[in-house]
Amino acid sequence: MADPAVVRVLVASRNAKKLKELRRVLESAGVEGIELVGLNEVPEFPETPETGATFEENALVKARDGAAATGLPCVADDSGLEVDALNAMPGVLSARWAGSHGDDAANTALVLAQLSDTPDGRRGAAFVSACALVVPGGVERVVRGTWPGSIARAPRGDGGFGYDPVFVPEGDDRSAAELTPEEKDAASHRGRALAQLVPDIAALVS
Ligand SMILES: O=P(O)(O)OP(=O)(O)OP(=O)(O)OC[C@H]1O[C@@H](n2cnc3c(O)ncnc32)[C@H](O)[C@@H]1O
Ligand SMILES: [Mg+2]
Repeated sequence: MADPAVVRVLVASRNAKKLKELRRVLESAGVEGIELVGLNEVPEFPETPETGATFEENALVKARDGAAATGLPCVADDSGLEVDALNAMPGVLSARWAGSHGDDAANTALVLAQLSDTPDGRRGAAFVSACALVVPGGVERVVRGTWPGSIARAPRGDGGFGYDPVFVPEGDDRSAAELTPEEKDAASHRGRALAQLVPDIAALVS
């Protein structure tokens, strides 16, 4: 029997590496009385395509789908890379920028190719994360975190996921893929967004 004093919260992502980060950030926030449940611990459910014009719209749709399907409070993230020289693209198209969903190497190679003539002073970029919390019959909240930096000339490092090997956070000379997981969480768009939801998640335990 599930412990009635423990509130189960669904962390909804189909990206295993992102899911791991979401769980890690929430776990390290140390909220008592919450059990985080991943998507592989609940029955499969149909998901709305992520075709929103903004990260916030997509994050809310993912969290609403998860909450409606399971009856659990649900946290979801929609995120991506905004590159100044590409007019903030790939943005909401980040996961499928080179054509096939989640092909990190191809997406990264395409951004590098698109910036091949862009000089160092104009390679600014930011990671953006919108995180939504949807509680069935209760709160709906969406918050944003950003992580400013620039695009390197070539990939470096094998930590993280997605565009991390080509993203150099402001104030560092390593790529995001060269940071430890703790360093990434402390600075990242996802860490900054989720930190804002911690009070709402803590309030679920009463
Ligand atoms: O929607 P879910 O199932 O959560 O997984 P996803 O990979 O499709 O995730 P998104 O729709 O939010 O797309 C985000 C993409 O942006 C990129 N991205 C987001 N956060 C990143 C990070 O911390 N480091 C590197 N790339 C990141 C990466 O390419 C992701 O696939
Ligand atoms: Mg997605």
